[in-house]
Amino acid sequence: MNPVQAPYPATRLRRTRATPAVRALVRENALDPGDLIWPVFVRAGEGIEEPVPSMPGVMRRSVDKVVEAAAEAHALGLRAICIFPYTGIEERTEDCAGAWDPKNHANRAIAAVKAKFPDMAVMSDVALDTYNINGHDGFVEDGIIVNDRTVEALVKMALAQAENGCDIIGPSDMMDGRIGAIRTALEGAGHQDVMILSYAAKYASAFYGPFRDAVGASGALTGDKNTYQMDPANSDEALRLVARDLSEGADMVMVKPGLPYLDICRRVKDTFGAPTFAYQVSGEFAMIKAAAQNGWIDEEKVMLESLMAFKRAGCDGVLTYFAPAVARLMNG
Ligand SMILES: NCc1[nH]cc(CCC(=O)O)c1CC(=O)O
Repeated sequence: MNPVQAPYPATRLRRTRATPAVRALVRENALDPGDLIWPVFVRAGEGIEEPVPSMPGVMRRSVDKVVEAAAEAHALGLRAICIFPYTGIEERTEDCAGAWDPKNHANRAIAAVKAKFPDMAVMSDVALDTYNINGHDGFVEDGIIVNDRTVEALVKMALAQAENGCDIIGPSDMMDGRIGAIRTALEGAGHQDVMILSYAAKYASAFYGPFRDAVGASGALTGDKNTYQMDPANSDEALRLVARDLSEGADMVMVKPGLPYLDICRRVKDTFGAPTFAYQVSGEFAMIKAAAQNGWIDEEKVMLESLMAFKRAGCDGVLTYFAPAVARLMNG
């Protein structure tokens, strides 16, 4: 871009900021409930809604309550939700077999929401961490997170989700080769229209702490995820990962976390022009909530400003725990 402008006073940039009407005319970006994907936690049981302490206002819900929550979201104009399973330590195993059980509670939630709201886009989580006794996204053999055997499991997991009506498969595991393997398997099983939103540039981030509480992984995790998630110091590597995932058949790509990584969002959007999403993760959410609870910031304003920042950085959409709150504000 090469802006041309006359010297002051012919140019007074405050002219186009003077009134709400003019500001609305020149506004470059807009936030819409249609841009948002709402992450929801599902757990075993019935009639259960249990708060996640490190994420004020966020619940773990049994399948029936997830359907009720989806109904509320739908009424607010939200059309996309993402289902994450919470599992207790007793539900976790070393072979992670629960992950591809077609009747696990995540899959039952996917099917139940699709049955009630066929017009909603339902996204899944593909990774072994919530089924793994050691909290890792892949199988652990002799202390090593193994790649190729994990990819085989992820394929089974994705197929079970597609069979249950999932619209958007969300591999969050960061193994190599999983996008191509999942895409081939989906084609082979007649799920050619099922999308893949790849967590392409996912960083090894301390901002995931409250999520790991939410899904029951905090106590379980041994070591860290640095051998598969990205080094926060890297930016070019993010482009290589996005290029790789797009070339393997990802329909959409994600950068994660969100706000501290907006430079990556912008580079990805400018380089590839593909549908680009960011995940405003649990730690980002918790920081805003905590500061607001202390009366230090205005929650609504910061929430809207943070989400607009994603749009400005080139994101087409955002996964955010604020989705219902934003939609409620926009409707009201
Ligand atoms: N498969 C793991 C997964 N999927 C989504 C998140 C984080 C989401 C959040 O923090 O809100 C994580 C955490 C991790 O990689 O340890």
